[in-house]
Amino acid sequence: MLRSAAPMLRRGMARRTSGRVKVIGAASTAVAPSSPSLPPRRTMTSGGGDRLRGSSWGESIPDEHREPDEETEGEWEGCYRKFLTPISVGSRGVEILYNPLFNKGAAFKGGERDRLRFRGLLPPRRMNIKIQKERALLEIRAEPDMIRKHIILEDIHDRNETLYHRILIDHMEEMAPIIYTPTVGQACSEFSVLYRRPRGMYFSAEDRGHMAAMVYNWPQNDVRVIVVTDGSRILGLGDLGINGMGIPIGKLSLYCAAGGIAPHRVLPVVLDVGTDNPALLKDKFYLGLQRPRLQGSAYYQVIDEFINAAAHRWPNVLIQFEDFSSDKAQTILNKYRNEVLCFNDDIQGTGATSLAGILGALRARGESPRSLGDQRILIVGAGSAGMGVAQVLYQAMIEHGRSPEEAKDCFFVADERGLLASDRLGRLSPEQAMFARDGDGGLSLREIVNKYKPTMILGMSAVGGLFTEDLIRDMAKHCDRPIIFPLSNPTSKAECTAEQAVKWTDGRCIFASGSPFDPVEMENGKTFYPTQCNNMFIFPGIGVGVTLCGAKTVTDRMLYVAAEALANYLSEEELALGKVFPNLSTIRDVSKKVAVAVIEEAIRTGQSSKLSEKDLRDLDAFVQSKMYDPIYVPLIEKRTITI
Ligand SMILES: NC(=O)c1ccc[n+]([C@@H]2O[C@H](COP(=O)([O-])OP(=O)(O)OC[C@H]3O[C@@H](n4cnc5c(N)ncnc54)[C@H](O)[C@@H]3O)[C@@H](O)[C@H]2O)c1
Ligand SMILES: O=C(O)C[C@H](O)C(=O)O
Ligand SMILES: [Mg+2]
Repeated sequence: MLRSAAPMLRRGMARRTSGRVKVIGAASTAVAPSSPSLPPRRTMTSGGGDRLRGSSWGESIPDEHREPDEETEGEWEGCYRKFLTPISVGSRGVEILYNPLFNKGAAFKGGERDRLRFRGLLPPRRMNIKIQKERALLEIRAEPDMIRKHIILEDIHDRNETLYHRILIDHMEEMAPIIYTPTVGQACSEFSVLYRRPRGMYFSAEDRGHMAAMVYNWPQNDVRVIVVTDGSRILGLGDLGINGMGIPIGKLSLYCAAGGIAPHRVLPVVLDVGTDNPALLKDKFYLGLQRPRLQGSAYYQVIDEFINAAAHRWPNVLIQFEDFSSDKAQTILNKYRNEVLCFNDDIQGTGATSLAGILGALRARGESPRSLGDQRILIVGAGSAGMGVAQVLYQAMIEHGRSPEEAKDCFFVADERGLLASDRLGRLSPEQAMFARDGDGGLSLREIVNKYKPTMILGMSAVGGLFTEDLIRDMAKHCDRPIIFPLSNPTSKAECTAEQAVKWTDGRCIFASGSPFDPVEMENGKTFYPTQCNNMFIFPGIGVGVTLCGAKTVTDRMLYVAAEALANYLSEEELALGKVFPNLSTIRDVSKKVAVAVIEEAIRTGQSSKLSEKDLRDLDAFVQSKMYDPIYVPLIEKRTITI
């Protein structure tokens, strides 16, 4: 039985505006939070916008052409939506079955099996994506071990990208910790041993002089986003060399699922400049170059050659720098930020995300965003993340009318040698020096807390357990609702756990962490809901925004408006539960709002070369229409017809 899904969608899909939850029409493609009383969410997008090899993936289709409701249809009907422009593929037979971008496994229809010449190469029974997803979920959920779940999901990624992204989108809260932080940390640590199939590109020190040609080995002409690491600081786990590849892969999975960039448009990259990790240098299974890291100009030449090669082949590509060690990260960003479309996620993405979380926390305290400039902010860890956050918060204070001096005075930045102050000026980076205090150099964390009574403490030290009971109890003495953000990843590096923060502050803290924590049952019987302060709330939307509008650079102000959009997304209901970030299940809608804010900022500064009059009329609908939606699109064989 076939019938339109539109009425169900009208009932079931929700999105927020200005912190409120609203029911919206089926025309929206937003992914709304699932609810046990509602039918499974469907996202409604379709053919035309997101083109692959001359055919389509993406854009909105009118209601009357929507796919039949999978709930009520036969088990192999509805594998496709009606009226989707087919994708023409340059291959046939087994080649398609082994191409994860095109493979649909048992969901290939009969006609397609004939057309593409693989009838007989698959078991006869056909299934739709819903049944395939159900089967995958059974397998994932039956496995208690997070890394084994990760392997199962990444195997699906390697076989069938459509199914993989469908699973991520429909079950984001459950899947994000498996494919991303924290499990991706373990996946990176074991990358060489777990390695199965190639994904992404590796440019090594031995490829110098060849990179401009090597980029043409990548089969896609329209790459929009590259996430690149040199593996030198993978989460808080240090130098993992090429094993860090798991990070660009995980980030780009979120670009696709949470941001709506189509999978053929993303490229994970590792620059293998060696490793200084002694264990990897002698590990017989390690897949990277077993030599010390390049240093100085030799190192920067590799970076330069790669960036030039990538920007030459894909002139509009966004390059996201990820997990570069702090001694190089800012230099690289400063060098390229005005030359190519790029940003550093750990510096700028984390800054914007933390600002959003802090604005949410101020709202939870009943304070206005302007009160940011009244805070005393203790930042623990003066690496790229810590200094990136300090910079963005500082800019936000200036934006809200504080003078540079007033703004700087709000900050207390500490590393393992204590409070950063002018006595260390010669040994501090320019970013650190900007926040060095005039006196009290070397004060310990407890001394800072007891002398300056900070209202918030943000951990980016990569030292698990650094926020001790004494420290947090002291903070809670001086502050009614202390803001406690242990942002280091993965979980083992978190400066404290949610449970500890709640216990040591008698439930008064406002808490968010880099890696997820489970809800905490408090002594008064209430439940405390920790939220995740992770740059995943920002980078997909930035990427979608700048690539859709044709921006040439990622500006600081784009990051600021992105943070505001994220902060505004937080609903009153979430705030009431103590959350300072939206539920992960809404991340696709969050990314859309972030993208719209970024595009508006690009328009304001004349950086929106790609947008037409029609696009500008309704930016929300425009972004929505361009978001990749993992559905099975009919395939046809590409042929050259000669008469
Ligand atoms: N939640 C997020 O979205 C997010 C984003 C980026 C980075 N991070 C996390 O932040 C952490 C730091 O990242 P980074 O790139 O800045 O790394 P980094 O290694 O450059 O910085 C760590 C900083 O902590 C300082 N430090 C070390 N031991 C300390 C101690 N005992 N007391 C105080 N300070 C100490 C170091 O001197 C350094 O300044 C990592 O764990 C990373 O995973 C989280
Ligand atoms: O990767 C993450 O989870 C966040 C951040 O980019 C980090 O380096 O920790
Ligand atoms: Mg990172």
